[in-house]
This record gives sequence, structure tokens and C-alpha cells, in this order.
Amino acid sequence: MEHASLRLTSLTRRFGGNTAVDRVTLDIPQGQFVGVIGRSGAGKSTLLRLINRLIDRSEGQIHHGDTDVTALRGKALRQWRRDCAMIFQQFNLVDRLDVLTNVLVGRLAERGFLASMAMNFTDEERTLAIQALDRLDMAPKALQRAGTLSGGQQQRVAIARALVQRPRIMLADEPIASLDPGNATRVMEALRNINHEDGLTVLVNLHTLDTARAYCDRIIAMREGRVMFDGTAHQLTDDVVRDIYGSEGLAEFNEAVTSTTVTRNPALTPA
Ligand SMILES: Nc1ncnc2c1ncn2[C@@H]1O[C@H](COP(=O)(O)OP(=O)(O)OP(=O)(O)O)[C@@H](O)[C@H]1O
Repeated sequence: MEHASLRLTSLTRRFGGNTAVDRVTLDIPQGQFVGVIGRSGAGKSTLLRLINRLIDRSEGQIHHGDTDVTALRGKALRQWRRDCAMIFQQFNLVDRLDVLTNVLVGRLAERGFLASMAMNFTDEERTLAIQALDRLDMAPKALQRAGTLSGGQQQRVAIARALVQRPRIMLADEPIASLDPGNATRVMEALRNINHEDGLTVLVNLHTLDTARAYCDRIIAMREGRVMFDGTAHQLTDDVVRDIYGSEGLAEFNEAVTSTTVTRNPALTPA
């Protein structure tokens, strides 16, 4: 389980006559930082939702190590959803609850229904939550209502909430799409630190090429549900992008790049 890879085999999801994810085959080793890029509608969100079983596949397989993820039911399925935490573009915090309680909600996955309803958390759980917030530099805001925080702060709280689930995989669906460049950088760096320090696999949907190039070990480009490119940032040259998306697509990605400036980490740029 520790070093299990995530394997997708000919994974397909149709919505009526529309094939959102089309025969996607990928092998993602534990601990890889993977960026999924593509235009709106390319199938990025659907791919992430298939992996944590928020939606079911039409065809194909998902394996994590020896586990057949598509066959999981009941308790085993809940366990899988805990193993792959998800964060979203819109953070999904409860505005009227304080930050600490929002993070503790991440523990509910491990508890029975009644314990969840009562929202009684142990000292150990509170410590875990504070530690998670501290890693995201959000501990000083622990008692503030989530709704009063900036978008970037809310996303860091959402990451802390995901961390207390003690996941093996972090699925991030456009986590920086509604953030300004400074906050986008902080969120991407938080994901990178978690990836490095905890060995979590990170699978992040991005719509800006430069962000993917700056942070990801591996980039997967999708178009109309299919994987059009799978390689390192170094291999994803402008020529390749033009081949995949046309010159219009390249311009679109470059336009997006100018609106989100990130710092490139030379250590992550493949030789
Ligand atoms: N629940 C749904 N019902 C019907 N069609 C859907 C559903 N979810 C996604 N689709 C369709 O599947 C295709 C892929 O959508 P998806 O959201 O996965 O793309 P995306 O690359 O994540 O784009 P975006 O960045 O806009 O979310 C689109 O054509 C979309 O309209």
C-alpha cells in the first residue's frame, strides 16, 4: 500500500452521447506530482472525480496497488475516499464555522454518524488539526470564522482539512483558478511541500501551462477526454502545445500564463 501506484486502464466516462473521459490509461507512482492541463471541457474534473469515485466509470479500470478501486463498496469505498482527499476551486468550507472546526470536519470520514453529528473531537484530533494548520501558516487564524478569510487563506484551510484525513493521494481540481497570483503561488507551494515531506501523490488540474511547468514532475495534457501528451515539463515545449491545441490554443495558454505568475523552482525542472 505504501508505494502502491495508481493505475488507470482505458478509463472511460460518458454523459449521454458525450465522452468526457475517453480510454485514459496512466500509471502514476506513489509520490509523483502530476499536473493535468487542458481547455475547459477537456475532461480534467471528470478524471479526478472518477478516481475518488465521486462518479462511476462507464468502462475501464482503476487500480491502486492490488486494490480494484472500481469494485469498492461500503466501508472500503469510504476508506478509499479518505485515502484520496480532494480539494476544489471553491474551497467548500463552511463559512459560519471557525477555521479549526472546518479542519476537524476532515476527521469525520473516520467516525460514525452520531459522533459526527455531535462534533465532539478528541484532544488528539484537535492537535492534529492545529498541526495541519500550522504547516499551512494558518494556525493563528484557527478561531476565526472561515467566511472572513481571503480566498488563498480559505484554500490553505481546505488543504489542512484534507491533510487531517491522512490521505495517500491529493486530488486538486483547479485549486488556484480563483486566486490572485500571490495566493496561487502560496497554494502551489503548500502542495509541493506536502508532496515532498509526506510523499503524497498530488494530481492537480490546472489551466495555466506555466504553473504546471513550474511545479509538476509530470504533465498530462487532455483534449476531448483523451490524453494527448504525457511527459515532463521539459518535453512540453511550445511546439508540442501547438501540435496538441493549435496556435490558437497556445495563445490561450500563454494568455492564461500572463494572468498567473509563479516562481519557477529550478530544482524541479527536469534536466
Ligand atoms: N455531470 C455531468 N453531466 C453531463 N455532462 C457532464 C457532466 N460533467 C461533465 N460533463 C461534460 O463532460 C465534459 C468534460 O467536463 P469536465 O468538467 O471534466 O472538463 P474540465 O476539463 O474539467 O473542464 P472545466 O475546467 O471547465 O471544469 C464536458 O463536455 C462536460 O460538459
